[in-house]
Amino acid sequence: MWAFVVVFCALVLIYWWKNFARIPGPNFPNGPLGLPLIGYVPVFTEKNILVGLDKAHDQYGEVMSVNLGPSPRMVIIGDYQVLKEVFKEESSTFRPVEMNWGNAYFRSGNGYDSRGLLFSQGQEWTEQRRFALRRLRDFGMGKSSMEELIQEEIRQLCQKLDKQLNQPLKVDLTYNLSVVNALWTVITGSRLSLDDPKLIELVVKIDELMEMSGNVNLVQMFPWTRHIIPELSGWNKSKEIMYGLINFVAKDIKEHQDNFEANKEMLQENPNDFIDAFLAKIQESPESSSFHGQLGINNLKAGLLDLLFAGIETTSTALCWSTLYMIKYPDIQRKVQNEIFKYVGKSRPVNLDDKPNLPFTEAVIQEVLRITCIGPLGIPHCAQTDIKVGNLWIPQGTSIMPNLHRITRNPAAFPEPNNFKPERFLDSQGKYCKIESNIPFSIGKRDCLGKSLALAELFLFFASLMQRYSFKSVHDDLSRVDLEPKVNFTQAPQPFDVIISKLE
Ligand code: HEM
Repeated sequence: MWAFVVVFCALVLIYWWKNFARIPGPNFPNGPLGLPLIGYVPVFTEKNILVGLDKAHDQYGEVMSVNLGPSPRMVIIGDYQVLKEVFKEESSTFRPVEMNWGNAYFRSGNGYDSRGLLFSQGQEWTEQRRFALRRLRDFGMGKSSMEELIQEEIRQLCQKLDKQLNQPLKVDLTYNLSVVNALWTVITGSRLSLDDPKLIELVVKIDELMEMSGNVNLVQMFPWTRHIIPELSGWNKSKEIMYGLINFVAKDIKEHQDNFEANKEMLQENPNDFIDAFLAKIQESPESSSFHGQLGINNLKAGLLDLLFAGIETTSTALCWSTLYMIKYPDIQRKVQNEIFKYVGKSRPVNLDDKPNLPFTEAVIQEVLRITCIGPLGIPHCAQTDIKVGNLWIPQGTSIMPNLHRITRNPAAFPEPNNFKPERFLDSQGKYCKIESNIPFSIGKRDCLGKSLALAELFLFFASLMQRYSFKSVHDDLSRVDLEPKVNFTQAPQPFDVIISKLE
C-alpha cells in the first residue's frame, strides 16, 4: 500500500516538475519555484499580489517567469522595451485558454470558444475589434457627437452634485452611474435618468461581476470543482451574475431587433446606435464571418458585456482616484483650477479643443493614471507560436502577463515613482510632454480598445468638475487621506468621503 502511495506521489511530482515548474530552455526567463497547486506563495502572503511580484522581480529581473496558482509557468514582463517588442507580435494577441473557460462556457455554451472582444481569438477577434473600434470612434452615429453625449452626462452629474453640497459624500456610485450612462447611450441610443432603477441595476450587476473576477474562487482555479461543490466553489454565484447580465443586455438587443425588422431599410443605411450598427452588419455578412447569423448575435451579446465590463469601472475608478488625489494635494487642485479659469473661464463648458491649453490639467490626469495604474496586470496574453525577442524565448502556449504596475513605477523613467508629481509630464516651458512608457492602457496590437474614449471622458469630467467645485477632505489632517489601493482585478481607492462646495 505504502509503495503504491510513494510511486503515485513521485509520478505526480514528476508530472508537475515537467509540465509546470521546470524552466523549459536556456533563453526562457528565470523565476521562483512555485508549489504544486498554489504556485508562488508570496502572492498570497504579501500585502497584495503586486508586492509579491515586485519582490520576485527584484530577485529575478524585470522579465521573469512564475507559477500563479495551479497554472504552468507564465512569463511576466515588467520592462517597457521588452513588452513593446513582445506585444508587437501578431502571435502574442491570443489569450490563454485556461483563463477564459468559464467565460466561454457562459457565452458560447460549449466551454471551448469565446465570443466578443476581451477573450476572442484570431480572425474572430480581429473582425470584432475592428468593428467596435470604428463604431466607438463614430460614436453618436451621426445624431450627436461623442463630446455632446459626455457633456450632457456632465450637466446631469453637476445637477445631482449641486443637491449634495457641503456635506460628506461618497462619489463612487455617482461617478459610476454617469460613466455607465455615457456608454449606455452610445450602445443603445437612449439615455437613462441617473435615478433610473434600470441604470442602478446595471451598475450593481457590473460591480458584482468585477468583484467576482477579482476574487480568487475555487472554480476559477479548479474548474472541475463545479461538478462536486457548485455552491462552495463559487460556480452557482458566477452563473447567477453572468446570466443576470446576459439577460439584461439580451432584452435591449431583442427590442432593437424588433425595431430593426420594422425599419430595416432606414436603419441599414443610418443606424442609430452601436446595436443597430451591429444588426446591420449581421445582415450583410457572409457565412464565413463572425457577424453571421446566430454567431453574430452571440458576438453582439458578448461584445456588449465586454464594453460595459471593461469600460465602466475602469473610467469611474480613475475619476474617483483623481478626486482623492485632489483632496490629498489641495495646492495641485488649486493650480488645476487656476489654469482652467485662465484659459477657459468660469462659465463656458470645457471642451476637448481646450486640451492643448490646459497642459497642467492633462499632466495631473496622466500622473493619476500612472500612479494608480488601474489595471495593474492588464489581461494575460498567450503566445500562439514561439516568440523570440533578442535573447528572450517564449515558447508556444506560454501565458504572458504585462506588469504595467512595475513599468509605470520604473524609477529610471519616473524618478521618485511613488510620489505624486504631475510636473514630470511638463517640459521646461510648461508644455505637456508624453512619457512613452506610461502605459496604463497596455501597449501593442491588443491594447485597451477604449483608450481614446476613456481619455476623452476623463479630461471632460475631471476638468469640468474642477471648474465648478472645490473638493475637500473630511479630515483636517491630510495625512489621514488614505491613498492605499484595494488591489483586485483593478486597483481602486478605499471608500472615502469628500466635501464638495461650489466655486464662486
Ligand atoms: C481609465 C480607463 C481604462 C483603463 C486604465 C483600461 C485599461 C485596459 C487594459 C490594461 C487592458 C488590457 C490590454 C491588454 O490585453 O494588453 C484593456 C483592455 C480593454 N479595454 Fe480598457 N481601460 C480603460 C477604459 C476602457 C473603456 C472606456 C473601454 C470601452 C468603452 C474599454 C474597453 C476595453 C476592451 C474591450 C479591452 C479588451 C481589448 C481586446 O482584448 O482587444 N476600456 N483596458
